[in-house]
Amino acid sequence: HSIREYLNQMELQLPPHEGEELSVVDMHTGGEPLRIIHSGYPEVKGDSVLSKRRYVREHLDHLRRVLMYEPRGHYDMYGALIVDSEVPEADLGVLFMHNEGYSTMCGHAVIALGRFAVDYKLVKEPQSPETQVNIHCPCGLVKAFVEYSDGKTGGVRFLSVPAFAFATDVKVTVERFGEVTVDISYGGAFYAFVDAQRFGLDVTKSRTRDLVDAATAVTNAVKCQVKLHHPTSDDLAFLYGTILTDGKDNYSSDPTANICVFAEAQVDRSPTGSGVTARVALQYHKGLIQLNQTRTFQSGATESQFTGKAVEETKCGDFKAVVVEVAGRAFYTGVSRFVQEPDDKLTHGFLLK
Ligand SMILES: O=C(O)[C@H]1NCC[C@@H]1O
Repeated sequence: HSIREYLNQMELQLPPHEGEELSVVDMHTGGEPLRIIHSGYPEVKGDSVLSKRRYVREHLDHLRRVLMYEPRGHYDMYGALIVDSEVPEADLGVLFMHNEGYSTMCGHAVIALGRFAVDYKLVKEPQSPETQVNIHCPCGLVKAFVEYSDGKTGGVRFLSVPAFAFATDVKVTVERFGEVTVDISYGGAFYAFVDAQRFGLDVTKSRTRDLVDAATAVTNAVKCQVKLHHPTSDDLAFLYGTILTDGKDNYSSDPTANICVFAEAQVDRSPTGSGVTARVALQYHKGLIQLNQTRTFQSGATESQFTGKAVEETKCGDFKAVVVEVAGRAFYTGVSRFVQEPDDKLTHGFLLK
């Protein structure tokens, strides 16, 4: 036998380790990774998805670093931990994690989790042509509809939580750039929006590092200079990131590109589901699109696309809001079984900035 034959026929076994194995299913949506934790996490305590989010932040954050950071992940890794939800209509609850902590909404993850929930039988008796999967995210209940035919899952569309323009034409003083006018909008998470041209940049052509630096400077400025609030929970009232756009907000059937820099200068490879939600709410608020007018949003990083449209007017507290539908496609990339060795000084992970 050759050594290749020997290895090929041998069942893959776990290497020497101590403690629980962490197993994950990896997917990507428009290039943005989603590491779905399959098994190995301890019990997540809390009587609501939001309190579970607080619990993991306080008690289990070392596991986020193990799974998101190098050497098992990387600076821009993204993860999802499926949990029980306190809401009867929910099929599952989910906590999102990234390089800095835990977000409140993630559209690319919802698109991937919709497929995962059907393929891994978290919902009983899938329906054709679409199976509904109710996903309780920290921001609220998100309804995903997963294409399903001949036993195969496909594209996913989801209806997000009420989205609203929080403030438009807000002037902030940004380090290195001076006064910058931003719009702030909520799509399950708060984002600041600015046309990249303001910084002499192009979201599809400029170096990622330059886009990250400009967007991060805006995020820092808005965090210090604008107080956010959300009508339903203080846990939701923080700026998640800045989205630089190509400025093409007037309705067109052509795609409009944007790039989202969120958490700790993390770059979304996808067009950003929660960002598309917030951007559609903003465009609707400005009278630039009508209900059910679909726009295509393209990632400045990978050219991957989501579609988005406002489908219904609603309210969120005193804010005039809209329900936004976002659609995209996720793919599986593999499964991994991670272990830790007690004498590995880097086992809890590290990041290179
Ligand atoms: O698609 C989204 O909404 C997300 N992707 C990474 C950053 C956001 O949470």
